[in-house]
Amino acid sequence: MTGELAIESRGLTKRFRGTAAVDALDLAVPRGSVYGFLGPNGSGKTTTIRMLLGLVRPTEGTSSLLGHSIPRAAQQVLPRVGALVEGPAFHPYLSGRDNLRRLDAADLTADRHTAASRVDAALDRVGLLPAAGKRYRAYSLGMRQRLAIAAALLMPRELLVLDEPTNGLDPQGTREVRHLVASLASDGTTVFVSSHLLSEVEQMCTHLGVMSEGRLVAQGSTAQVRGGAAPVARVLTEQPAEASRIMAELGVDAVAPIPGGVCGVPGGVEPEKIVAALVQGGVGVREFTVSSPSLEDLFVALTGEGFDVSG
Ligand SMILES: Nc1ncnc2c1ncn2[C@@H]1O[C@H](COP(=O)(O)OP(=O)(O)OP(=O)(O)O)[C@@H](O)[C@H]1O
Repeated sequence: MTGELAIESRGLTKRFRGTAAVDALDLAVPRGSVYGFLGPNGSGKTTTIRMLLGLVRPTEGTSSLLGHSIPRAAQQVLPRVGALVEGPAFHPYLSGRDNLRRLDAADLTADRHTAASRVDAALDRVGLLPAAGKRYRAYSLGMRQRLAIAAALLMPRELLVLDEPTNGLDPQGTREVRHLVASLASDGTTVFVSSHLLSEVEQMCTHLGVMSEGRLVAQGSTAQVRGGAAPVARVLTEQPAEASRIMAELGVDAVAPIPGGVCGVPGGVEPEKIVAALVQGGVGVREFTVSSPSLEDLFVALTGEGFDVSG
């Protein structure tokens, strides 16, 4: 496995009672990337992350973190990896700072002498230094999540694995976490972040992997994933049935109804030809457009499911 990839897996599979929750995953997460691991709830993201971190044994397949095989070299490499999988249990009546000190004290690999400075550096990194002395129970949801990320930053990390870090946050908290991830990435840390919300990761990710029913259905740079989709023609008309027939006859692919009209994939059929045929066929065309599908359209097509964009 190459050292250029922060995370790599080959044929990674997990079956529960014979059913594949994760099915033959070949992940390739380049070093220095912000990799958005997207998919609807239940598509296998958490199970994948648990296998990558050595928390659960794969049924089949192999994986590595920072070039080290998991679980064989887990002890060696895991100190260089910060993870937020199930949030750490924080004590409500202790301050954010004291909570981090407790967690750090429980880490046998952490140096006691540098604990105070590392705790404050982690708090500073997530913008919580001014609120360090406040009790955890007084923190907003966004502050709580930032504290959980600070817990993953108590040691210097080359790779951060965050499972749904914005889950359950209000829009303000979501923005806070998103900005934090972007700023961590700008230091060169590789960030692998899972989400079922495309809108939350799309702006900050350089790379995407899309899960659907345990399978990785798309992977690559954001541009590659977006570019893999063929342009779509949309016709707004009051005669959708007639328009569908004409478009299909011309050779337009995947002709399907949309609200107020019809869409299809023109492929090699020129847009001018489609419009001319529709008009000649007596179809009133109110609007005609050919455009690349948005990432949102693409995910619907890839996963067969709408992504919740409202949060
Ligand atoms: N320990 C387990 N035993 C049996 N089935 C499991 C177990 N863990 C997960 N599954 C099943 O595996 C599938 C994938 O679950 P997983 O939690 O990995 O998905 P996910 O994409 O992370 O979704 P979510 O965002 O809801 O956590 C689901 O159908 C789930 O019910």
